[in-house]
Amino acid sequence: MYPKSPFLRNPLVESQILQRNPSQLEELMSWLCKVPTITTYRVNSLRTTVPAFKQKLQEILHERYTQPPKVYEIPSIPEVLCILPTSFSVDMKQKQSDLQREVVVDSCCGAALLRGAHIYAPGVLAMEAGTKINEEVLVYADLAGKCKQGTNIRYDSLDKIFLGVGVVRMQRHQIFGPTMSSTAEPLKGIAVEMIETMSGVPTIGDLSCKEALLQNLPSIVCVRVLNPQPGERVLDMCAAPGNKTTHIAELMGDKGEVIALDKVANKISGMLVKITNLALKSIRAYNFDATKAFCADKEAEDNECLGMPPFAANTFDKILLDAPCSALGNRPLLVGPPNMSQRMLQSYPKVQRKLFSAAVPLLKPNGVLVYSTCTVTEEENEGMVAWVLEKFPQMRLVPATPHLGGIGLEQTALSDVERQYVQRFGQQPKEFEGIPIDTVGFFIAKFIKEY
Ligand SMILES: C[S@@+](CC[C@H](N)C(=O)[O-])C[C@H]1O[C@@H](n2cnc3c(N)ncnc32)[C@H](O)[C@@H]1O
Repeated sequence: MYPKSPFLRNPLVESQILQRNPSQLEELMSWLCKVPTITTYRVNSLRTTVPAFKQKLQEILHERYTQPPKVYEIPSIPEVLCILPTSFSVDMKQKQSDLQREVVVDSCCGAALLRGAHIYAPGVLAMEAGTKINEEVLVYADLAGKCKQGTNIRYDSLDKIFLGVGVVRMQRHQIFGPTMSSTAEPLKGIAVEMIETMSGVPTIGDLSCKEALLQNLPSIVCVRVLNPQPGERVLDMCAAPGNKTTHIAELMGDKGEVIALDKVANKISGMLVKITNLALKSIRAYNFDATKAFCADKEAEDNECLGMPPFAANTFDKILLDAPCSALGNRPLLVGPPNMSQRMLQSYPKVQRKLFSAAVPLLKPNGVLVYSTCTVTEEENEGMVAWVLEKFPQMRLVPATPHLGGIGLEQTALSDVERQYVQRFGQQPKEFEGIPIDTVGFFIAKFIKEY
């Protein structure tokens, strides 16, 4: 059912991804197209307990499934709850021959559905005329990007893939009606509630709330690798939408200082709402270009609270550089980003180097810097670590523990020992401590500043 590669229409970009390990490209591309089978929630320990949220999840799953999927914990990361896929409760083949009508969504929405989401109104491209509320429909994704929003006839294409079965919750005119004009309010609400998809990931939507957040496992591991402690001064350089920032503050028991920067103003506004809702007092978020966060002329601040950015040398105990990247690890990647070009791919390492160059002086001696990306390219991952080790002799690579992912790629500038220290989610073993790990592509490296 899945394509062989997200880059069938963009072979030039595909060829850039693993230039030094081309023999692994085919396997990587096919893995990117597949759905991660585990769903993970990070429990906010300042608001609730893991057993309490686990019970809430289990109640929801029991209500929805006669054979509810298993919810399990990961001992080395106690705030995580994982949900396994379900066994099919409906006969998909039978449904494909019985059901009359189809709904078509775009490839991004399709990817979200395969991970357990429902279809929100803006995601619907086609719904056949005459489709009724509460009618069961077959749901497809248009991989070619040719289906026009508002289509009211059967959309036939060799590039559409079957995703699953859903129930219509909004009528056509509510989805496509007056709101199709550019001046109208954006569409809101669930248009089609999914019953089951081909991935088997439970279709429970996003249950994020103050008590817990739906978050990919490697993003949670990343903050655990940083290991923030109460009372520390931590910089989150590229922070929006703030999911790692709030995790940092939670692990610090909301004691200490977390400075969050992002260069996009409206993303910071959204983050501020989130921080206020969670009542986290230790975080201060600024709309600021982190490549300019270091100021060589500024005196070290000995006030209890830091002022505004930029900051003086040796200010932070820990720095998270969760860098802007090509984001190619976001599985399932059914179709690669349509606007991704070779030039664009080559632009990311440039900004990542600038961000590193600002981070190193900001870190205190013995301070910890964690670098992460949600992509799979050599240049942005192993290549960036090799560049840092060469450019900044004061930075020592140390093991990125807890290590749930795989190791770094071969044939890059990293030594065999260095490859073992970094954490690449992609080629990892399928299990960790007996627990299945099937998640998105991600990379984590940890450094200590020696002087
Ligand atoms: C991978 S996302 C960060 C995700 C975030 N850490 C989280 O877990 O919620 C990268 C972010 O970097 C921001 N960004 C890009 N260039 C930046 C710069 N020069 N300074 C600060 N932020 C930047 C982007 O706006 C984007 O929000």
